[in-house]
Amino acid sequence: MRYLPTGAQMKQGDQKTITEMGMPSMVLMERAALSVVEMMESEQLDLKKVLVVCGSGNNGGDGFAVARLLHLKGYAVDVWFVGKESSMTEETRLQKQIAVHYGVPVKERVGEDCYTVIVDAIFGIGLSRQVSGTYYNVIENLNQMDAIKVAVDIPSGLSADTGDVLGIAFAADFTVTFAFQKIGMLFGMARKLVGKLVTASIGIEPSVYDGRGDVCYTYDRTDLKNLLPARDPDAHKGNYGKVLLIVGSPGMAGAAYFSAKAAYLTGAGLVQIYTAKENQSNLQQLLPEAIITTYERYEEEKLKELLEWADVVGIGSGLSMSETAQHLLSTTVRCAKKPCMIDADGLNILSKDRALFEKLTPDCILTPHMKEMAGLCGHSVKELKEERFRYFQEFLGSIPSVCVMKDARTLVGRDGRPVYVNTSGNQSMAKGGAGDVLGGMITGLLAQKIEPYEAGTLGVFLHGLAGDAAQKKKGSYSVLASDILDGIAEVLTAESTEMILREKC
Ligand SMILES: NC(=O)C1=CN([C@@H]2O[C@H](COP(=O)(O)OP(=O)(O)OC[C@H]3O[C@@H](n4cnc5c(N)ncnc54)[C@H](O)[C@@H]3O)[C@@H](O)[C@H]2O)[C@@H](O)CC1
Ligand SMILES: [K+]
Repeated sequence: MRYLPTGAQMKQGDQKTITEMGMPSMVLMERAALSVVEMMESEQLDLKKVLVVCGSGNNGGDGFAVARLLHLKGYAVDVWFVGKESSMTEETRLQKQIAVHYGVPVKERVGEDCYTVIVDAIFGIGLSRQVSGTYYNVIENLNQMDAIKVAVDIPSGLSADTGDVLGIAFAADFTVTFAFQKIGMLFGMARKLVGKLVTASIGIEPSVYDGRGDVCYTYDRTDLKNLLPARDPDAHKGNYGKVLLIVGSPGMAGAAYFSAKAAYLTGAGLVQIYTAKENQSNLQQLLPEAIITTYERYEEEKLKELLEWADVVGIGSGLSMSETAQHLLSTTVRCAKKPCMIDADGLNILSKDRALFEKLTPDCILTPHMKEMAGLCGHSVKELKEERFRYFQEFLGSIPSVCVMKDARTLVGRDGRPVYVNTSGNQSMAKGGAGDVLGGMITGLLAQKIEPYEAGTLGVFLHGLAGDAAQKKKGSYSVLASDILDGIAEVLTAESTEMILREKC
């Protein structure tokens, strides 16, 4: 698990390390600078002539230290100080003095010199407003220079909170960020402007955020072994849960197939599909492992019987907005009393039926993509993209349930729990059926008695890993939902093989 702090949270992490651990700020700065130099050498950048551009904040202090370290290693380095003497922090003033004492040339302007590498240490996480005036011109100038570009902590001009460009931003080939990737680096233009990212450990430990519920986090592949439910050697299919999927209106057998197969592949014991009669023979051929039960019209008693049978329910994929679909959803939400994943048309119905919306319980997981989310929360997709965290948190505050807001970076949250930001997955997954697969996976995890919030975070993470496995085989254009299904098996096979090996050791 990795924390993804905002700029302000990172500053609190720095301060906590300095005041509570007693780590001097100058030592953190030295380690930060060392990590930048280490990256430049290990990437074998051409360090024939380096320009380090420093501002007056502590990011500039890192820059002065980088320049000194390079100078002491015998590289030709110039510092261009573009900040204001009067606004320098104590540490930066000291770093500047030290650099000067060691003979590093500090210039107030650069002429026609050619540099092989430019190091940007103008603004870090302390950037608090639009870049304008001289700073704007400097960054514009640097971007036009023909050299390898290295950003210290974050490219100057990028918001550490949102990834927005505040006026103008340094376009880096490499960024060395300290302690944690900042949340903004995952969104917007940041993904392009950060270049190759290295996260350097400088002595600020994850424990600085222990006990806080407000810092976002993500998973890495190494977390899987702690997240997946254990498989008991004495188990039978009943141990892994009975899934009821209420999916697929006439002609939408695909949605039913993808979600049911995904639930099975993720480990569910038994899957029953409740679908329109027209889908029966298709589904029986496509997925003989599933129990297929059908409806021609809404039958309350039959539905209640099925809800009674199930341990968990998934509803909505390809369901349509018909009257039958509305009855199916209404009865499920009101009567299920079991973990329930609601997707696609289920969400569209919910957004039009506020009385039903009020009946959501802590056992429900909603999985809207941005358009469905817009319908649910009353903000446009544009607004959601611009202030995704604000509106997501606001929405979580209005429901007792878990919400999975699907986008290139999917968020998972529940009121009172930290927001999970997904970092697995790739652009090849933007295809029809991918959402049905995710819904099935989350339902499959719920069936294995994983709590809804954890089923949401793990389901989204695994789904992305499955998409990454698919992309490796099919590239960025040709991945289909069925390839993501294959990816689930691939990821879980690799993981369970490792588990077996670990148990035998
Ligand atoms: N002990 C620490 O605090 C550590 C800090 N570190 C470095 O320090 C950075 C954070 O330092 P600071 O908080 O001093 O902030 P920055 O160095 O990011 O710069 C902020 C300075 O620029 C000014 N400013 C903000 N937006 C501006 C704008 N648009 N136009 C003009 N001026 C603007 C601010 O008033 C402030 O003086 C990190 O990114 C990291 O590089 C690292 O050395 C690790 C340890
Ligand atoms: K910077």
